[in-house]
Amino acid sequence: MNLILQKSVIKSQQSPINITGSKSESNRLLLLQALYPEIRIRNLSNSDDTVFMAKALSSHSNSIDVHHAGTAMRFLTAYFAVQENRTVTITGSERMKERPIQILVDALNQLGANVSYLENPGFPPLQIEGQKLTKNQVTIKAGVSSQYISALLLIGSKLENGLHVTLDGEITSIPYIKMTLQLLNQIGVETSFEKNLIQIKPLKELKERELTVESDWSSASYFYSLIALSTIETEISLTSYKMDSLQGDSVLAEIYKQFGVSTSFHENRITLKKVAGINSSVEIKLDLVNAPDIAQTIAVSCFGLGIACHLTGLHTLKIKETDRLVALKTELEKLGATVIITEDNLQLKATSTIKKDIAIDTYNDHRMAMAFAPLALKTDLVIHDAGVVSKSYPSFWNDLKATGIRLSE
Ligand SMILES: O=C(O)C1=C[C@@H](OP(=O)(O)O)[C@@H](O)[C@H](O)C1
Ligand SMILES: C=C(OP(=O)(O)O)C(=O)O
Repeated sequence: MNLILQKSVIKSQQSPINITGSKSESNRLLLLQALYPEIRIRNLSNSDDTVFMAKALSSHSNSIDVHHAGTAMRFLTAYFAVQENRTVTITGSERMKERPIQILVDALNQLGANVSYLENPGFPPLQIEGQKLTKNQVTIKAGVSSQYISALLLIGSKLENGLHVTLDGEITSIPYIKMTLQLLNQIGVETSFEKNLIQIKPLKELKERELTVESDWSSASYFYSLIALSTIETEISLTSYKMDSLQGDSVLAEIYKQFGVSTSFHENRITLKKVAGINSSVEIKLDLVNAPDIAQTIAVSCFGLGIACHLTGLHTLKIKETDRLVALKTELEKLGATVIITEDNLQLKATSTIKKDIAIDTYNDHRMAMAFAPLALKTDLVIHDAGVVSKSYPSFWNDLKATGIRLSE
């Protein structure tokens, strides 16, 4: 499905937009619930990634397919590695077969697991023969994806002697590791994270408890961009958010102050409001090593505002749903931008004009579709394969329409 977005203005909002639960929190809690059935989860994400995670955990089949869901692939690899007397194969989309997993497989095998490759060494699909893991100490490279580390931590408290993980090298996406530890703490698991050592104490069982997933902050980013790009004074409210978020992408509230957007918290909702103009001669400089999923949103906001930016800490973008650095450069340049990329950063020059009627390719990447959509406040554009948004935010287009963006097939 391709969508045509006509140049629009934001209309005054009637009711808050209810954004689905964080897929990161949801997929962690689903795995923990499989290990500790006493857990009840509220506000679970309705994203494809969470649907595939839930389906895999409830399946009795020996063949699991997680499609594009990176967290599901990594977390389930660890989960099935400790399911004694069960052998499964786990695969995903063509892109998933290009997303590296060797660092996690090596770490699990060091602990006594039996995980092997079915096609290309280092990549899914995998065959996993579930075992009781005999060791409890492991060293893992920390600079490629934090999901490998979270995967180990999530099974740690079910190992007889808990788990000691030593992180080797620079640590990427730290807030996601902290989210994992905080959720473990919330169910009663004792953890510590000092310097490069993470320790997880064993916990056999727990009492019934209910956990509520906060709505997804990465999904909120597209509304921050919309408010930043709006030329009329306007506001948008989103639910259900809290100030002490577990999600690193909540840094958006701070970052978008630079774009003139304020965030106020009231009960469980945030209200985003345009409160100031921006100085178009500034260059926005941001290190996004802790918040890689909002890089596309920020780059497109800067382009739409005609301001330059230099975004660093982006080395993980190359192994996500697509090579996001190349995809951003290609699509922004179609619209008239000048973009320079390296292995880990992106520089956008200030551009005052935006080309009209450009069709944006999305490369099976939900965030390409959603990040470019707010440009409809500036120009007419087309989004190719717009259904990709369901990976994290199935109702995105309906919610965008409710803000006043005119769209049709
Ligand atoms: O643990 C998680 O839930 C995630 C971690 C991040 O991945 P990396 O650690 O690979 O950067 C992030 O990009 C992804 O969307 C979700
Ligand atoms: C990178 C992402 O997801 P994953 O790695 O879990 O596929 C994302 O949602 O932006």
